[in-house]
Amino acid sequence: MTGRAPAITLRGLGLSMDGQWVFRNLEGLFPAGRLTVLLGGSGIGKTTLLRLMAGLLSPTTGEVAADDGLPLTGRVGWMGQNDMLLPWARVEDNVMLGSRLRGEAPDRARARGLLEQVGLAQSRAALPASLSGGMRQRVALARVLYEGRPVVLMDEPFSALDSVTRLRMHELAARMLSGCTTILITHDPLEACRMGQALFMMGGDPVRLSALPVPGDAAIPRAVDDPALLAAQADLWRRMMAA
Ligand SMILES: Nc1ncnc2c1ncn2[C@@H]1O[C@H](COP(=O)(O)OP(=O)(O)OP(=O)(O)O)[C@@H](O)[C@H]1O
Repeated sequence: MTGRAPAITLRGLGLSMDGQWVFRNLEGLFPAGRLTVLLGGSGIGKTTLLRLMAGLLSPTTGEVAADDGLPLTGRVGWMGQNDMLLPWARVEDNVMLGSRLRGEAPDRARARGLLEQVGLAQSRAALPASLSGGMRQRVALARVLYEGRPVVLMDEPFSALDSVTRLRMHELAARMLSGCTTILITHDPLEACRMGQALFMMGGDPVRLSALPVPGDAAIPRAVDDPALLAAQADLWRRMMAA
């Protein structure tokens, strides 16, 4: 990771699109070097908030600010539901794609080291089409990590995976993203309770971020049969059903 992972503050954040306010005066604080889970109903604006944080959209009012006072531009990595691997590029070249796009010499040793850490050393010369969905998401994770960005934004990255593969991805992501300021959007209460070192529910009119209790200490991923996790998961289901 390049540089310290900053905390991120939303100050009076407003976004108007097509004459409609998606957010107005939204406030929030995502802690430094922690994984924050973001929950909320469909269409409430979770992806839009991540796009604002990534600098892909400009706010109409307010700001997204890092606590070190430096711009977030160039310090943010992105991982989405779609792995966005180039089908014609081999796994290793997909991991190093950022270098190629920037016209830099690719760091093959770094890419290979990361592929080894995500358990794909044997597949580095494979094409994405020959990999399973879980393997492809591991390549996507290696590609994000290759960039070494201190802030990582994850928009439902595991939602297309089967349940067991998803649990394995939690272990991998928690280990590999340790120390990054990570925001993870999910609709899955189990994922939220396993992975969240901070949890926010996005909802209401106007849209607000409400902090939820963290089910246990900061060590993630939490065990699926941890009683505190199971209680928090049941509470989350109730909140989501009532929303
Ligand atoms: N480019 C755009 N132009 C106009 N409105 C948009 C645009 N992108 C998103 N919106 C609107 O912003 C709102 C928030 O959408 P967003 O995709 O951020 O929600 P979400 O919470 O991520 O939903 P989901 O959980 O279903 O992915 C929606 O009402 C959507 O229609």
